[in-house]
Amino acid sequence: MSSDVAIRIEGVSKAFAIYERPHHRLMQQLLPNAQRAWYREFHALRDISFEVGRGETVGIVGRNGSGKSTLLQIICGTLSPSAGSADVRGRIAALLELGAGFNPDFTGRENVYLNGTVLGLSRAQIERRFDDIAAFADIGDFIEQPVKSYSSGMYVRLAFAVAINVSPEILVVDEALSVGDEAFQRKCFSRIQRMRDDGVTVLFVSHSAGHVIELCDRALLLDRGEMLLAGAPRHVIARYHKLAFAPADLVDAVREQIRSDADGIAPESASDPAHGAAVDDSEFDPDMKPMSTVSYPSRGARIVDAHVQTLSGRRVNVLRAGATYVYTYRVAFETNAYRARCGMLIKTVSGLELAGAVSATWENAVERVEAGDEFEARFEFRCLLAPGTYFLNAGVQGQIDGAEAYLDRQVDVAMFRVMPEAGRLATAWVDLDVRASVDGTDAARRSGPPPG
Ligand SMILES: Nc1ncnc2c1ncn2[C@@H]1O[C@H](COP(=O)(O)OP(=O)(O)OP(=O)(O)O)[C@@H](O)[C@H]1O
Repeated sequence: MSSDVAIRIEGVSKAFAIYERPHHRLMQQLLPNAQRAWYREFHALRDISFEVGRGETVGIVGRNGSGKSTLLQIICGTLSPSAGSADVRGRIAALLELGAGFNPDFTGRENVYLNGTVLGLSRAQIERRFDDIAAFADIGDFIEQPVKSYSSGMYVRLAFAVAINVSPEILVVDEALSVGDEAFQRKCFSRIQRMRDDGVTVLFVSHSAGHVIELCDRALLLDRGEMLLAGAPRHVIARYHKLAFAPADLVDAVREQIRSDADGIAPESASDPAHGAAVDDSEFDPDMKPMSTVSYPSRGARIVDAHVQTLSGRRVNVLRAGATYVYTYRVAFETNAYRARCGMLIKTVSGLELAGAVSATWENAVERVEAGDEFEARFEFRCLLAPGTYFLNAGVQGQIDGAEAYLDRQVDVAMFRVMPEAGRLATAWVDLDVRASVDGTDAARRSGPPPG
């Protein structure tokens, strides 16, 4: 394996034995060579191959049960593959499912020592890092209590604090992070970002499109144990969403479409040639905050973190005319919802409604959403607007008592400014990319700067 490769997965398959009845397991153990097998095989992973380069950050996405955790466990060596090989080069620290790696009867402090030792640190090295670990975890006196008394959030805090403080060369993070509160999640992500900048290889499983786009150089889409696609995060996420929200009778067709897409165009680079790299001169002005935000009473859903970002996931509010951006927000559902869909609206300072869109028609809205589910609404748009200041609305609609109603609605939830552009020919608010010409050679000759 070349020294540029941190993880190489080659033809990995994993089959689990499924026993219909408890005594079948015993029968299989007692009669392993009998003609009849007492179990059926379930393939959680099928023939997966990919490499992760040293210093690369790769996101793994997929629907529930697609095999993500199984794959991470194989990479971390806590599960062995039924076929194929997983080669890992470098000290690996993993934050897998809650509960892995800690002894519930030991205190937080004891578990830090236990975990640190398992990850290859000497006692003296752990002693030197203990204060940093405790400070990052920030769980106060609980560090001296047995971890079985911890809340799941405290557990994650400590596990993460250990994982990032053992100087890993490879960091593997499962969904576990979503257990912490938002402030802690933010702290973790900025630390992961720093580690990534320092050259640590990061493998990251998440259901959050925003996190994958924000953090990863590349993304992999797993489905029913197969790797359907690998490529630029935004490209992969768009297809993952298509699959995740496909009605049951269309899932197979969408899978095939994604697979054929993967055989053809799966851009490996995060840049999008259609839109160019020029969006990078857009900026974020922290002082630009709307003072006119109105939140309507929530009816079972809550819109959070509405903002505009570049295609590569950078938060911006000073935009360049003609470039492409994403207006995005999350919706947390507090009760079950039916026929849910999200909407956006761009307005001028005086409230003139310039452009709006919804995520689906009413007929194609998400049929049923469970309490606790989260949406990430994304509206990709070209900024075809005159220089000036604009406000954004966000709304999520659903069916209440048979009629469509707002489950949450926020007016003027975000704002942005469009930068003036040299040589702009369009007038008024919207630039329709008009191709203007003037007939007559004399007129053509007289246009342009005055002579002299
Ligand atoms: N020990 C096991 N025995 C039998 N089946 C298993 C076992 N572990 C996992 N599976 C099955 O393998 C499939 C893949 O599971 P895995 O946990 O890897 O999925 P995942 O993509 O991480 O899902 P999620 O997003 O829900 O966490 C699932 O159908 C799961 O039920």
